[in-house]
Amino acid sequence: MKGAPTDQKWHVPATEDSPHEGGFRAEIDVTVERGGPRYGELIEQVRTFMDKVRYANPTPELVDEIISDLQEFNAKLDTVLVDEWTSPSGTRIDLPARGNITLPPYEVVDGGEHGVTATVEFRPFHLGGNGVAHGGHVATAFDDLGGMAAALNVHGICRTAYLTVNYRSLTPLSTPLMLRTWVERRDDRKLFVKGTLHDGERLCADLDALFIALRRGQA
Ligand SMILES: CCCCC/C=C\C/C=C\C/C=C\C/C=C\CCCC(=O)SCCNC(=O)CCNC(=O)[C@H](O)C(C)(C)COP(=O)(O)OP(=O)(O)OC[C@H]1O[C@@H](n2cnc3c(N)ncnc32)[C@H](O)[C@@H]1OP(=O)(O)O
Repeated sequence: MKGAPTDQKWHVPATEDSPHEGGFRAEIDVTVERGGPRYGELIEQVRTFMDKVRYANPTPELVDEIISDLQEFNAKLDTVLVDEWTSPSGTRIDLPARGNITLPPYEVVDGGEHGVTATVEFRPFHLGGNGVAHGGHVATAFDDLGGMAAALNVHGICRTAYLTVNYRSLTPLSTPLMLRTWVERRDDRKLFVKGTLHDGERLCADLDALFIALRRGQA
């Protein structure tokens, strides 16, 4: 189990004439194959590149060289662009953070109606300052895994109405951390979600959020 619980039913069939379920595709096309067996390595190389860029002080000549290399990579990817529903990034549930390069890489350890437990490691490029994680990246991890807890609870996609993160102590980089999210209370479409982020026994941050289960066809 990596980017999402693999034992859950992610494919929600379309009903009536609507191709949508809650504004999202009725059939969330999760996959373990799209992008091929080495797609995860590609994402990992991109993350490593971002780590290096964050800390490198390149010469102007090296900057020129890397720009030209990157232009070549971008031109290659230009030939294979698809929509969000068919891109492996975000739908490869066998990869950390579903292969989504924009998310802090997390691995789901357990997930279901009761909530989600994941390990997450903020990368060097998630630096806020003075060697620790940027608060916005901590909030991103809570948003995605809070959204996952809500989705698993209602068996449908939810949107964040509010997300409050309390930063209780510094969040280290390059350290496996434990992130937990769960639905504390449900009132019809409203899901009140709590969460915690721990470094060992130490509480780094906690979450208080409201997610709203979307109506059919709602964006
Ligand atoms: C995305 C994954 C795709 C790939 C899937 C692959 C695998 C699947 C695996 C896992 C899925 C995992 C993760 C999911 C990932 C990500 C989660 C991230 C989610 C986001 O990052 S999403 C972006 C940020 N988010 C927005 O962009 C929302 C903008 N906004 C709106 O879209 C509307 O605002 C909306 C829909 C929120 C509500 O609108 P609405 O019209 O449906 O409902 P309405 O306004 O009537 O509110 C109903 C009741 O909630 C109360 N209420 C509403 N807002 C409140 C607030 N702020 N405070 C207190 N109460 C509030 C009302 O007071 C009323 O309460 P009452 O019923 O008691 O009167």
